[in-house]
Amino acid sequence: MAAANKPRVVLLDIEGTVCPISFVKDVLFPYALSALPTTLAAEWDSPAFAPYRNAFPPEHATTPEALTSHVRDLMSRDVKISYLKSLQGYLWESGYVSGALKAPLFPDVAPKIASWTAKKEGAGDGEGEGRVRVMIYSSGSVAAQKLLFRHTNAEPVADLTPLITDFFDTVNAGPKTERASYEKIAAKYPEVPVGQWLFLSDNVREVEAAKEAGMQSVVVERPGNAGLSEEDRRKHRVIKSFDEL
Ligand SMILES: CSCCC(=O)C(=O)COP(=O)(O)O
Ligand SMILES: [Mg+2]
Repeated sequence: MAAANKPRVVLLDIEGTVCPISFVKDVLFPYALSALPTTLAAEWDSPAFAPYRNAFPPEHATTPEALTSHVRDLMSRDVKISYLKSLQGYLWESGYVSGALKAPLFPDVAPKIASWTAKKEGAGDGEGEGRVRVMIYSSGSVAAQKLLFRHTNAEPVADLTPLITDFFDTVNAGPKTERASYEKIAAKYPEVPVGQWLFLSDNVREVEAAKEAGMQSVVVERPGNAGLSEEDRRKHRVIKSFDEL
Protein backbone atom coordinates (compact mmCIF):
# COMPACT_ATOMS: atom_id res chain seq x y z
CA MET A 1 0.00 0.00 0.00
CA ALA A 2 1.37 3.44 -0.97
CA ALA A 3 2.49 5.47 2.08
CA ALA A 4 -0.10 8.19 1.34
CA ASN A 5 -2.87 5.60 1.73
CA LYS A 6 -1.44 3.87 4.76
CA PRO A 7 -4.25 3.86 7.34
CA ARG A 8 -3.71 6.12 10.34
CA VAL A 9 -6.95 5.06 11.98
CA VAL A 10 -8.42 1.56 11.99
CA LEU A 11 -12.13 1.63 12.83
CA LEU A 12 -13.44 -1.74 14.00
CA ASP A 13 -16.88 -3.28 14.05
CA ILE A 14 -17.41 -5.75 16.92
CA GLU A 15 -19.90 -8.58 16.27
CA GLY A 16 -18.67 -10.82 13.46
CA THR A 17 -15.40 -8.87 13.18
CA VAL A 18 -13.52 -9.03 16.50
CA CYS A 19 -15.67 -11.70 18.18
CA PRO A 20 -18.09 -14.39 16.97
CA ILE A 21 -21.72 -13.56 16.31
CA SER A 22 -22.52 -16.56 18.52
CA PHE A 23 -21.03 -14.76 21.56
CA VAL A 24 -23.60 -12.00 21.10
CA LYS A 25 -26.59 -14.21 20.19
CA ASP A 26 -25.95 -17.23 22.42
CA VAL A 27 -24.19 -15.67 25.43
CA LEU A 28 -24.80 -11.91 25.74
CA PHE A 29 -28.47 -11.88 24.70
CA PRO A 30 -29.52 -14.74 27.02
CA TYR A 31 -27.54 -13.11 29.87
CA ALA A 32 -29.46 -9.86 29.38
CA LEU A 33 -32.80 -11.67 29.31
CA SER A 34 -31.96 -13.63 32.46
CA ALA A 35 -30.85 -10.47 34.31
CA LEU A 36 -33.93 -8.47 33.24
CA PRO A 37 -36.58 -9.71 35.74
CA THR A 38 -34.45 -9.17 38.86
CA THR A 39 -33.22 -5.81 37.57
CA LEU A 40 -36.75 -4.61 36.85
CA ALA A 41 -38.03 -5.89 40.21
CA ALA A 42 -35.24 -4.16 42.13
CA GLU A 43 -34.76 -0.97 40.10
CA TRP A 44 -38.00 -0.10 38.29
CA ASP A 45 -38.41 3.15 40.24
CA SER A 46 -34.75 3.85 40.96
CA PRO A 47 -33.09 7.04 39.65
CA ALA A 48 -30.19 4.94 38.27
CA PHE A 49 -32.56 2.91 36.09
CA ALA A 50 -34.79 5.82 35.03
CA PRO A 51 -32.74 6.88 31.97
CA TYR A 52 -32.88 3.34 30.56
CA ARG A 53 -36.62 2.92 31.23
CA ASN A 54 -37.52 6.40 30.04
CA ALA A 55 -35.69 5.90 26.74
CA PHE A 56 -38.26 3.26 25.74
CA PRO A 57 -41.42 4.35 23.89
CA PRO A 58 -43.93 5.18 26.68
CA GLU A 59 -46.42 2.50 25.59
CA HIS A 60 -43.75 -0.17 26.24
CA ALA A 61 -42.61 1.27 29.59
CA THR A 62 -45.87 1.25 31.51
CA THR A 63 -45.04 -1.84 33.59
CA PRO A 64 -42.10 -4.25 34.03
CA GLU A 65 -44.15 -6.88 32.17
CA ALA A 66 -44.77 -4.61 29.17
CA LEU A 67 -41.09 -3.67 28.99
CA THR A 68 -39.99 -7.31 29.29
CA SER A 69 -42.29 -8.38 26.50
CA HIS A 70 -41.02 -5.57 24.21
CA VAL A 71 -37.37 -6.35 25.01
CA ARG A 72 -37.94 -10.06 24.24
CA ASP A 73 -39.56 -9.20 20.93
CA LEU A 74 -36.77 -6.80 19.90
CA MET A 75 -34.04 -9.23 20.87
CA SER A 76 -35.68 -12.16 19.08
CA ARG A 77 -35.53 -10.05 15.91
CA ASP A 78 -32.04 -8.64 16.69
CA VAL A 79 -33.35 -5.11 16.31
CA LYS A 80 -30.40 -2.76 16.75
CA ILE A 81 -32.26 0.20 18.25
CA SER A 82 -30.41 2.53 20.61
CA TYR A 83 -32.72 2.28 23.65
CA LEU A 84 -32.46 -1.52 23.60
CA LYS A 85 -28.67 -1.36 23.14
CA SER A 86 -28.34 0.99 26.14
CA LEU A 87 -30.39 -1.33 28.33
CA GLN A 88 -28.37 -4.36 27.22
CA GLY A 89 -25.13 -2.61 28.22
CA TYR A 90 -26.61 -1.88 31.65
CA LEU A 91 -27.69 -5.51 32.09
CA TRP A 92 -24.34 -6.95 30.94
CA GLU A 93 -22.27 -4.94 33.42
CA SER A 94 -22.82 -7.32 36.35
CA GLY A 95 -21.88 -10.29 34.17
CA TYR A 96 -18.59 -8.79 33.04
CA VAL A 97 -17.72 -7.57 36.53
CA SER A 98 -18.46 -10.96 38.15
CA GLY A 99 -16.48 -12.83 35.49
CA ALA A 100 -19.56 -14.64 34.13
CA LEU A 101 -19.01 -12.82 30.82
CA LYS A 102 -15.70 -12.59 28.99
CA ALA A 103 -15.38 -11.52 25.35
CA PRO A 104 -13.85 -14.27 23.18
CA LEU A 105 -11.84 -12.23 20.70
CA PHE A 106 -10.58 -14.01 17.58
CA PRO A 107 -6.90 -14.91 18.16
CA ASP A 108 -5.50 -12.34 15.71
CA VAL A 109 -7.41 -9.39 17.22
CA ALA A 110 -5.58 -8.44 20.43
CA PRO A 111 -2.04 -8.93 19.00
CA LYS A 112 -2.93 -6.82 15.96
CA ILE A 113 -4.47 -4.03 18.07
CA ALA A 114 -1.27 -4.07 20.16
CA SER A 115 0.94 -3.87 17.08
CA TRP A 116 -1.14 -1.14 15.39
CA THR A 117 -0.98 1.04 18.49
CA ALA A 118 2.66 0.40 19.40
CA LYS A 119 5.29 2.99 18.51
CA LYS A 120 7.03 1.75 15.38
CA GLU A 121 10.78 1.21 15.34
CA GLY A 122 12.60 4.05 13.64
CA ALA A 123 9.71 6.46 14.15
CA GLY A 124 10.48 9.91 15.55
CA ASP A 125 9.68 11.10 19.06
CA GLY A 126 6.63 13.10 18.02
CA GLU A 127 3.36 12.23 19.66
CA GLY A 128 1.78 9.21 17.98
CA GLU A 129 4.48 8.86 15.31
CA GLY A 130 4.28 5.55 13.50
CA ARG A 131 1.25 4.47 15.47
CA VAL A 132 -2.11 3.56 14.01
CA ARG A 133 -5.02 4.67 16.17
CA VAL A 134 -7.70 2.06 16.84
CA MET A 135 -11.33 3.10 17.28
CA ILE A 136 -14.58 1.14 17.55
CA TYR A 137 -17.89 1.60 15.73
CA SER A 138 -20.62 -0.84 16.74
CA SER A 139 -24.39 -0.96 17.10
CA GLY A 140 -23.72 -1.96 20.72
CA SER A 141 -23.77 1.08 23.01
CA VAL A 142 -20.49 2.81 23.87
CA ALA A 143 -20.91 1.59 27.47
CA ALA A 144 -21.33 -2.00 26.23
CA GLN A 145 -18.32 -1.64 23.90
CA LYS A 146 -16.12 -0.49 26.80
CA LEU A 147 -17.26 -3.41 28.97
CA LEU A 148 -16.50 -5.87 26.18
CA PHE A 149 -12.99 -4.55 25.52
CA ARG A 150 -12.26 -4.26 29.25
CA HIS A 151 -13.10 -7.94 29.80
CA THR A 152 -11.61 -10.01 26.99
CA ASN A 153 -9.87 -13.36 26.72
CA ALA A 154 -6.63 -11.60 25.72
CA GLU A 155 -3.48 -12.56 27.60
CA PRO A 156 -1.56 -11.43 29.55
CA VAL A 157 -3.68 -8.25 29.63
CA ALA A 158 -7.45 -8.67 29.22
CA ASP A 159 -8.28 -4.95 29.30
CA LEU A 160 -7.71 -3.53 25.82
CA THR A 161 -9.46 -0.20 26.47
CA PRO A 162 -6.19 1.74 27.02
CA LEU A 163 -5.31 0.90 23.40
CA ILE A 164 -8.57 2.26 21.99
CA THR A 165 -8.73 5.97 21.19
CA ASP A 166 -12.48 6.39 20.70
CA PHE A 167 -15.81 4.57 20.64
CA PHE A 168 -18.75 5.24 18.31
CA ASP A 169 -22.30 3.88 18.34
CA THR A 170 -25.63 4.68 16.71
CA VAL A 171 -26.23 7.48 19.22
CA ASN A 172 -23.04 9.51 18.79
CA ALA A 173 -22.43 8.65 15.09
CA GLY A 174 -25.70 7.39 13.56
CA PRO A 175 -26.79 4.23 11.72
CA LYS A 176 -23.95 2.03 10.50
CA THR A 177 -25.33 1.64 6.97
CA GLU A 178 -25.38 5.39 6.28
CA ARG A 179 -22.54 7.30 4.68
CA ALA A 180 -23.20 10.36 6.89
CA SER A 181 -22.28 8.38 10.02
CA TYR A 182 -18.77 7.69 8.69
CA GLU A 183 -18.42 11.31 7.60
CA LYS A 184 -19.37 12.41 11.12
CA ILE A 185 -16.82 10.04 12.69
CA ALA A 186 -14.03 11.20 10.37
CA ALA A 187 -14.93 14.85 10.95
CA LYS A 188 -14.13 14.46 14.66
CA TYR A 189 -10.47 13.95 13.67
CA PRO A 190 -9.87 16.58 10.96
CA GLU A 191 -6.10 16.00 11.10
CA VAL A 192 -6.59 12.54 9.52
CA PRO A 193 -7.74 12.57 5.86
CA VAL A 194 -10.81 10.38 5.41
CA GLY A 195 -8.85 8.24 2.91
CA GLN A 196 -6.51 7.22 5.72
CA TRP A 197 -9.28 5.60 7.75
CA LEU A 198 -9.75 1.85 7.38
CA PHE A 199 -13.10 0.38 8.48
CA LEU A 200 -13.33 -3.38 9.05
CA SER A 201 -16.73 -5.08 9.26
CA ASP A 202 -18.56 -8.33 8.58
CA ASN A 203 -21.48 -6.35 7.14
CA VAL A 204 -21.20 -5.52 3.43
CA ARG A 205 -23.73 -2.67 3.64
CA GLU A 206 -21.63 -1.04 6.37
CA VAL A 207 -18.49 -1.46 4.26
CA GLU A 208 -20.25 0.16 1.31
CA ALA A 209 -21.39 3.13 3.44
CA ALA A 210 -17.85 3.66 4.75
CA LYS A 211 -16.47 3.56 1.19
CA GLU A 212 -19.10 6.08 0.05
CA ALA A 213 -17.78 8.41 2.78
CA GLY A 214 -14.25 8.02 1.37
CA MET A 215 -12.84 5.55 3.89
CA GLN A 216 -10.95 2.44 2.94
CA SER A 217 -12.98 -0.57 4.00
CA VAL A 218 -12.59 -4.33 4.01
CA VAL A 219 -15.07 -7.15 4.68
CA VAL A 220 -14.08 -9.51 7.47
CA GLU A 221 -15.22 -13.11 6.98
CA ARG A 222 -15.25 -14.99 10.28
CA PRO A 223 -16.63 -18.44 11.17
CA GLY A 224 -20.38 -18.16 11.79
CA ASN A 225 -20.87 -14.95 9.76
CA ALA A 226 -23.55 -14.58 7.07
CA GLY A 227 -22.39 -15.86 3.67
CA LEU A 228 -20.99 -13.46 1.06
CA SER A 229 -22.17 -13.41 -2.54
CA GLU A 230 -19.88 -13.58 -5.55
CA GLU A 231 -20.71 -9.94 -6.19
CA ASP A 232 -19.66 -9.00 -2.62
CA ARG A 233 -16.34 -10.73 -3.21
CA ARG A 234 -15.88 -9.00 -6.56
CA LYS A 235 -16.63 -5.54 -5.17
CA HIS A 236 -14.74 -5.69 -1.89
CA ARG A 237 -11.55 -7.03 -0.44
CA VAL A 238 -12.40 -9.87 1.95
CA ILE A 239 -10.07 -11.04 4.73
CA LYS A 240 -10.38 -13.89 7.22
CA SER A 241 -7.87 -12.50 9.74
CA PHE A 242 -6.40 -9.11 10.66
CA ASP A 243 -3.01 -10.73 9.98
CA GLU A 244 -3.76 -10.33 6.26
CA LEU A 245 -3.56 -6.55 6.59
C1 LIG B 1 -20.63 -4.18 21.97
S1 LIG B 1 -22.10 -4.77 22.47
C2 LIG B 1 -22.39 -6.38 21.84
C3 LIG B 1 -22.71 -6.44 20.45
C4 LIG B 1 -24.06 -5.91 20.05
O1 LIG B 1 -24.99 -5.80 20.82
C5 LIG B 1 -24.21 -5.52 18.68
O2 LIG B 1 -25.30 -5.13 18.26
C6 LIG B 1 -23.03 -5.60 17.79
O3 LIG B 1 -23.26 -5.13 16.52
P1 LIG B 1 -22.05 -4.74 15.56
O4 LIG B 1 -22.43 -3.42 15.00
O5 LIG B 1 -20.78 -4.69 16.35
O6 LIG B 1 -22.00 -5.80 14.50
MG1 LIG C 1 -20.81 -6.63 12.87
